[in-house]
Amino acid sequence: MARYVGAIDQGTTSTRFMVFDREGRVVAAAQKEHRQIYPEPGWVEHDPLEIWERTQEVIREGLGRAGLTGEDLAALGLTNQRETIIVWDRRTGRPYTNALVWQDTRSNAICQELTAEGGPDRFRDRTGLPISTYFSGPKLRWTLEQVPGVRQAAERGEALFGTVDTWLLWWLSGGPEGGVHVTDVTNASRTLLMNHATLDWDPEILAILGIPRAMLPAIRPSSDPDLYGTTRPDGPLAAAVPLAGALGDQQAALVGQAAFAPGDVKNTYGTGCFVVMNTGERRVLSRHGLLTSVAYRMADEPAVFCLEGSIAITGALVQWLRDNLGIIQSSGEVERLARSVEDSGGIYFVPAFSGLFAPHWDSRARGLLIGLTRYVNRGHLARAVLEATAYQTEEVLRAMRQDSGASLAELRVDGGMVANDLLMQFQADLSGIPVIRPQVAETTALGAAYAAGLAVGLWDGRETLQRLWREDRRWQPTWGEAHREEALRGWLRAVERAMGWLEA
Ligand SMILES: Nc1ncnc2c1ncn2[C@@H]1O[C@H](COP(=O)(O)OP(=O)(O)O)[C@@H](O)[C@H]1O
Ligand SMILES: O=P(O)(O)OC[C@H](O)CO
Repeated sequence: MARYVGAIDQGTTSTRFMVFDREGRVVAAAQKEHRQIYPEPGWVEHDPLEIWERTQEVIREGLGRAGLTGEDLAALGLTNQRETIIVWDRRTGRPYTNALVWQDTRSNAICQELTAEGGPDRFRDRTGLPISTYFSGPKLRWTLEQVPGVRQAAERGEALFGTVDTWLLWWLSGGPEGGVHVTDVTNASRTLLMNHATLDWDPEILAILGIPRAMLPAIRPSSDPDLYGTTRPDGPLAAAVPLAGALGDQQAALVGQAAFAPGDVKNTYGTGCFVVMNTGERRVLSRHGLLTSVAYRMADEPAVFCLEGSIAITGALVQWLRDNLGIIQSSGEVERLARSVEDSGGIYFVPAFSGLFAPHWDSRARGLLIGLTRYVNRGHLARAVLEATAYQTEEVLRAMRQDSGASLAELRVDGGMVANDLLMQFQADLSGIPVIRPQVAETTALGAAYAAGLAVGLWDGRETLQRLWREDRRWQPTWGEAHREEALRGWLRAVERAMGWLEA
């Protein structure tokens, strides 16, 4: 039997391909960026064919560098940026328009209309989500309304809809020549169109949004022994590899962290932060600004749910220090600058550059730096930038405790910012729980590989994956409760001032 599992990680800014061995170690990797297209303020697009091109390139490059072929892979897993939509012609594979990316806010008027008719939470009981431009459903409605010919093509059964998993699985399995039209349940749970009780498209929501059922993919488990299909031997893998696992990227990171027990929490620190808590088969509907989604569904087992707090700007604020202010040359330098001072000098930086996501969901909030005196220097600014990430995470963790009733024993972390020792220690101090980084930092791709490998029997169960998870480093909390509360109180006062800044 082939000894390795491949994983495609199609993210917002780049596409990676990785190969893992049975110990969960990386044996091959390649990565390529794709263009970010901003045609109008608030619009964010990707070229779907460019994404498919980059995917093929990283597969060929990753395999080539490691001296492997498609025949060495027991299965292929896929993980992806979530919520982003693509609509294409099933006869040719040509998209009708660019991908509307999760950050794209052009469906704002549609969301306002839906909210005016039934309130922001009218679909929450069924989908776990509030109405927001973030999710796929309003983006698809916009496309059906605004892109000439799409509605008619959908009604004739020619137009297909998909999130990025669906698009890539369709191409990998043959495209116009017999490609499979499927999505995994975790991606479907971010569309605002899937009913948690049936794990299928909700007919009433489809009717309200005017979405033809015929254009939607079949919803499948995240790890599927029946396979979604196999890769085409004339494709980038040059072999018929089983397509056996798919998950949205934040759920994949939860799986890659082996966070399989209810109450387990992971935080991925990248451009933004995504905090996800496993709530088991219990579905917790948030009353504190969190989202409820499917965490994973393995084969024909019941779905496991999660609570999620999505934070828009964290690592992006470090990039802003580098690119817009030029006070550091690289993201890594922020730590040295922050260490040049003892604390933030009393300042707080609320990075609400495009409003605030969880737990506030305020699109009218804007960035704010407060508490400035003549004492403050660039070192304090660097500290405030790092602390903003930890404060936003702590707000989400508190909401999770309130919603779930769980106490949260530890925080498992991954993503680019976890190289920052100062930030990790501050997070442990502020949150009062150990912060733990695993040896394999590529948890997103690893989670997709695990889902695929489980389906084909390369691993025999989740207990085995839990044993493979190994700690690299741990930061212990050192502050008392009074210190934690005081620090957070200052942050909350700053957030209050940033909210509602835009007048309309
Ligand atoms: N040492 C560091 N300290 C703080 N931030 C960092 C450090 N290294 C990288 N970053 C930030 O992490 C982000 C990149 O992380 P990554 O996980 O690759 O993000 P994404 O997957 O969202 O593109 C960037 O925003 C960068 O500014
Ligand atoms: O591709 P990332 O890592 O920026 O993740 C994007 C998220 O899935 C959006 O919800």
